[in-house]
Amino acid sequence: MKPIAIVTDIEGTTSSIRFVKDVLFVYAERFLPEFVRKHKEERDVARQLRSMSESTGIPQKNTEALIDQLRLWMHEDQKVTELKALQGMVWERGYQRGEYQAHVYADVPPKLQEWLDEGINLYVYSSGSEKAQRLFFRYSSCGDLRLMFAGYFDTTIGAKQEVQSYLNLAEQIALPPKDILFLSDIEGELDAAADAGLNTIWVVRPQEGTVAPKKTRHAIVNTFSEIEL
Ligand SMILES: CSCCC(=O)C(=O)COP(=O)(O)O
Ligand SMILES: [Mg+2]
Repeated sequence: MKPIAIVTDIEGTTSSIRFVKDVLFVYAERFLPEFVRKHKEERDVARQLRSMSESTGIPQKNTEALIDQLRLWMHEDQKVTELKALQGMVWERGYQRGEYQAHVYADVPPKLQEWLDEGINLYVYSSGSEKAQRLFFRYSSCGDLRLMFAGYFDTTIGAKQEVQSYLNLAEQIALPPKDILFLSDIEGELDAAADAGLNTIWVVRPQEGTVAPKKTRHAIVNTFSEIEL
């Protein structure tokens, strides 16, 4: 049965892991410390630092300790909501200055358009913040794709390997889980989505050096072009 909505992951699914790790994460590591020092009193930054302070116990006034914590999370690629929100703010400057464009695999936009033409609603669910996701698709190597998506979900609905996050997502888009198809490159995310009742497809891109597993409960494709609904 055709899904009413399709939800896609970004890193490793619509886009290369290398771009995220070698360009975006490197840029954030370089500029996030000075960004936090400079903007720590501004509302959006202060809100993230307050939230970080509450969850870690680091006093909000101790900016350098908060920065060290952010550095550690970046080093460990932790998908912490406050880090992801701050990274999104830092990446904005790089996109606006044309320092990089977000990578999107060429097979993605035509398939998204085909699904839209069939009346399917498209959404993104990524560990990157909602702002980071919108920037990503605005400044993409395939042009401005922002309007293809009806909504963007980040870890404020829950972590991507937790079943409850997919139930929250389904509730927010007001659809039963069985009417939603979720695309990702990470088995743990697909398992959580399937346990919540969503349909799943594992996008295993050979360019990422990932090998398709022999046994899995998920359908597997190498590109979006291969997806038949
Ligand atoms: C929105 S671009 C940056 C993506 C990101 O920060 C990340 O951690 C990757 O997460 P995903 O859930 O897209 O694999
Ligand atoms: Mg991914």
